[in-house]
Amino acid sequence: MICIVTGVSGSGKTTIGTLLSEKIKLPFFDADDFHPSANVEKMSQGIPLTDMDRMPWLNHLAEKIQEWEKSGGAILACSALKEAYRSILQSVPHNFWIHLQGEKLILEERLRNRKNHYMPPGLLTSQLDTWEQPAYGLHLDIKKSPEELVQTILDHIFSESPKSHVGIIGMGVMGKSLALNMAEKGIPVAVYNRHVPGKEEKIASDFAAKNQQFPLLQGFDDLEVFVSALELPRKILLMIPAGEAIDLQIEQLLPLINEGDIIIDGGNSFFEDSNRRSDELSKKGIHFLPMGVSGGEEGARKGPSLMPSGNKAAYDLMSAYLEKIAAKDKKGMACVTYVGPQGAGHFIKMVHNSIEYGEMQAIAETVHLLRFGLKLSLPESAKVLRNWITGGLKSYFLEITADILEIKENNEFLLDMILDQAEQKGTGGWSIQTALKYNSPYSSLFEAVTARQLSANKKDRSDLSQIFHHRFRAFAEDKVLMLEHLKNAYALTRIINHETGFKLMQNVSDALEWNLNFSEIARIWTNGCIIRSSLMEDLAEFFQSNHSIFHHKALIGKIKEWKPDLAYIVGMGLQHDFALPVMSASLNYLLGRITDDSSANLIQAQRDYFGAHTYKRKDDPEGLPRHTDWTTLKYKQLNLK
Ligand SMILES: NC(=O)C1=CN([C@@H]2O[C@H](COP(=O)(O)OP(=O)(O)OC[C@H]3O[C@@H](n4cnc5c(N)ncnc54)[C@H](OP(=O)(O)O)[C@@H]3O)[C@@H](O)[C@H]2O)C=CC1
Ligand SMILES: O=C(CO)[C@H](O)[C@H](O)COP(=O)(O)O
Repeated sequence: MICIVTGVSGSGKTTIGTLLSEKIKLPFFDADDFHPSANVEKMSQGIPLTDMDRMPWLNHLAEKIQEWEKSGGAILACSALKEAYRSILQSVPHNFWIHLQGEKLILEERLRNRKNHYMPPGLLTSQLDTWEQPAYGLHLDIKKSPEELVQTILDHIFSESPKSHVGIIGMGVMGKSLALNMAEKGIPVAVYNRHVPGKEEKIASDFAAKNQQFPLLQGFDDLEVFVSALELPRKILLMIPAGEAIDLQIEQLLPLINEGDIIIDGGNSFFEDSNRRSDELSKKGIHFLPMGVSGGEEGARKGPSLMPSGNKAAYDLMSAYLEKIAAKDKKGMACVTYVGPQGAGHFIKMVHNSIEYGEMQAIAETVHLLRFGLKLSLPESAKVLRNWITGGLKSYFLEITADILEIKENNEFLLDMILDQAEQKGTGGWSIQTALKYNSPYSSLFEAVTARQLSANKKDRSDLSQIFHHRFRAFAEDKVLMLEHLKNAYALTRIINHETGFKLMQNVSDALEWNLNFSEIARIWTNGCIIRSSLMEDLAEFFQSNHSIFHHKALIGKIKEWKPDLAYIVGMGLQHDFALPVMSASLNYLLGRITDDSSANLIQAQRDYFGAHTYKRKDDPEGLPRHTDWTTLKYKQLNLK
């Protein structure tokens, strides 16, 4: 947008232009600064400029206006007294004209008070005589204060300009991609990024300026102006880091928005924070939609999996937009569904990420075995994974891993140059915290988090590796047979990880009465998201009539068939000094779930022995808890006193 502030000397063009520039974060230029030196000389001697004098100056300004428009817009203060001058400055299709006008007495007084300016007050009369009243633009009386005038300009800009349907705050990896996705799908979208002077400046307006091929995209660097550019009820999507940043951003938004407006948190927030925010915002009449988003940068740009929850009426207002930008499943349905109340969307996203952690770690363990147990090169390992993909184990993670194993930088495999310290932002840990709170066994996915923690202390590992002379030892067994075992072991680990995650979702859904629909959840995870796979497609159908993966008829057969492979690989791997935390924990989890006569009777006996914690009997499982005086019994049986 190009705003041209016109008026005679003393009308306040520079004051208004500068204030406006601060508000809408567009650069301010004073046309006087572009005069050739001959003109400046003439004006300072009190000689009025002729039209001939002005022509090169106006033509130069017209070129600058085109340049500024390309880089996102500008505010220009220019007397532009005659229509002929203004028509030269109309070098882009939509200049926004602001004409400052006022009584001669006010203008004279202002000019008298001016210091260090080459325009003698005597020229005012000549300017006023030259002024041709334009029949367009915004005409403002300079009697009002500069702040009032700027507010009127802002109101005018935003009532005139088409309102955006959705606003996005946070122009990071995800926010940018979602904004382009929306603009491409025909959704007018306004974007904003925080403004930190000297550090984070003009992020949103620069982003919009760089993407002018998307005319529905508008960038704002002032929160108030961004908010006023949105249609009512406002729909504001936050794509910023989880935690305090979300609370602070909501706090800044509240004075600027109205009851009935919608705030969507599309980040990876902890669902209990989202529950709290849902309650707090609903008391203020603001609709809150906690929404999980998966798919990374590419998914967000081309079609993510979306997991919205919270206020249902607000979801209904958002659903058309979400369906437009989401990935599509095999049947062409959008990978978005209303998940449930409160922070249910963030809850399932958290579990999604935890399954993601498990899947990543299981693949990392598998690749380690391929490389250092079976002694395959990186391209050979990639080939194995690609065979598995076409051999029934299709998944996004296997696909990107196969790519990673082959990619070189400066003729060296990039993977081998990456430091082996895994980072994490929180969702894996929150899942464990939640699993503990809701008493849901989570060992295999817990181990995926622990493995990242262990990896983090590289120095400690390097030192201890020397002390313990740790070396991976290669397998001597037949490679073809080992590969078959490994494929099945990995495939079973993947099933167990999914069961662990879905079981947590079931337990929390029951406890909080969220009534989560697991078939829908699996369906929206079949495309767009990071854990999409052939297994997920299978689960979307299976969950239509069942609730536990371990009761899936086809999978029961596979679990039975692959259990010995997993046991074999875990045994072999451990014996050859490979840490296999997720593979071994998933086998233990499975065995824990399928063992009837477990060792827990001994735990209960021990608890009762040392702490009188009581136990129940096998022959009376529903009966009252019992306690045994173990010491007395012991002495009695040993005939001791
Ligand atoms: N990357 C991914 O694959 C995925 C990320 N997510 C989640 O989406 C959210 C955004 O992630 P992503 O885009 O990757 O993150 P980035 O780090 O790329 O971007 C974060 C954005 O938030 C802004 N920001 C940072 N701190 C604050 C603050 N205190 N107040 C306001 N704005 C702030 C940043 O602005 P500035 O430039 O000024 O620092 C930036 O625009 C996160 O919750 C993330 O976990 C969800 C799914 C996938
Ligand atoms: O949500 C995601 C994908 O679904 C993000 O990529 C996630 O933030 C990655 O988590 P972490 O940084 O903890 O590995």
